[in-house]
Amino acid sequence: MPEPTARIPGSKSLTNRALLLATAATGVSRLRAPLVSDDTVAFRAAVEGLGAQVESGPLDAYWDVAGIGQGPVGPARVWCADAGTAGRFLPPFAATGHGTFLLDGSAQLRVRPQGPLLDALLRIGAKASAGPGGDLPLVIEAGGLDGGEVAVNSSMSSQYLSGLLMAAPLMRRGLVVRGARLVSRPYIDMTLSLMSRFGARVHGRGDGGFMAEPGSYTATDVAVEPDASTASYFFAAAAVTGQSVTVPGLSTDSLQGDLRFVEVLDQAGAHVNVGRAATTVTGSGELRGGFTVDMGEISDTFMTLAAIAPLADAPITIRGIGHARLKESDRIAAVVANLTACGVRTQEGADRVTIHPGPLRPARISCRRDHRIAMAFSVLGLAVPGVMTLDDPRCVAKTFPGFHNEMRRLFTRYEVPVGAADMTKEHL
Ligand SMILES: O=C(O)C1=C[C@@H](OP(=O)(O)O)[C@@H](O)[C@H](O)C1
Ligand SMILES: C=C(OP(=O)(O)O)C(=O)O
Repeated sequence: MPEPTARIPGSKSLTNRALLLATAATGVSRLRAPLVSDDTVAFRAAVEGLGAQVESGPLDAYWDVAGIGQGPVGPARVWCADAGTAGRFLPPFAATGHGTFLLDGSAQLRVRPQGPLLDALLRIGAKASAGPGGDLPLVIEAGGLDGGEVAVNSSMSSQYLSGLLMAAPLMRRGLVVRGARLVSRPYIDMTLSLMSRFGARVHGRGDGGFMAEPGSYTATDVAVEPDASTASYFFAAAAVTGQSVTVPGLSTDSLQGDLRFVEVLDQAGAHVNVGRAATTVTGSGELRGGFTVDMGEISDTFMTLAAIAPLADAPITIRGIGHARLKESDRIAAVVANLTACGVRTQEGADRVTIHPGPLRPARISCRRDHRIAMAFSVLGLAVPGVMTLDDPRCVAKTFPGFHNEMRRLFTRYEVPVGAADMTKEHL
């Protein structure tokens, strides 16, 4: 019996928030067990370019971040790579500084919407110009921000509101900000919690908005939890294989909404225990379907459920996930296309998908450079060996470069889903 404790790397969302807040803070913050992956390495390089000094402990056990204690001083070019968190958190921070900032990202990030963030920044006095649609690349001529009161359309992403909130204490008058039609709410709670840890004074208001007082951030230590979205693949793998997987460090105190994915697995018949120190999922080997679930607040995990849904005993409908079309890929379309290629019947709506059970036929999964499509379908590949291969197994590096190795370590029958032709290219 393989050792059932999964080694899940740190949370991307916690690592990148802590990097930003530590950069804005006075003093040296220690980030313990940060995630080391494409998104966080890019974010780290970006804050170093904005003046933070970051030193790694042995084996990246921690990162020490010496902050600048204020908004950044330009000129600086900020490369956001593929990271939505960088593209949405760094512009408001840059706008609180002084000088010229050019923010840009990969072709994949450039097509992701930024317009609502730019609109809100302009309304609180930022001088900024952007590419078509208000998207990246973005040039900011920063001269500090007064702040005041603003609403940001948050129906496409919560990241605009998180970015504005984290920059708010550095604004001369602070900020009263409301996220209109907010999706992904748990990420806002994570933002507020980390801001408080770095000494900000931020309060919820009765009208659903937030008030951040002007002030400064103070360095602190942050222990980064394992990434709950990443853990979802291992929990789902437990559910479909009948094995047990424990993730230490994901507990009832978690700041990550995506841990609620285990409640969905519970609904599908797995045994779930979220404890004070760890979370364990034990599968029955069978998946119960016949339910509809709203995954709008935990949409990074909807593909994990969608990919294993064909193995259930009845259809599963996932709704509330329209904004998942605006991520690394159009994730509803990607799930439908790949399940269809596997011979699975689906029904697609603007913000929902229904997946019917049925036999699978061999297919090559088109990952669309989306780490979560690759990881979700790898779980299906584990449950039904030999059926599918991935066209881009390495794209998992956005959040978990060691994903396939960890799957192989925990599940002896896991075969890295690479076609024979790709093996010769040493794909992994
Ligand atoms: O704030 C964050 O760290 C994140 C918010 C979510 O995005 P949306 O708010 O765009 O749904 C999530 O999908 C992303 O992976 C990380
Ligand atoms: C949507 C995601 O990433 P981001 O928006 O941070 O690029 C994700 O990791 O699934």
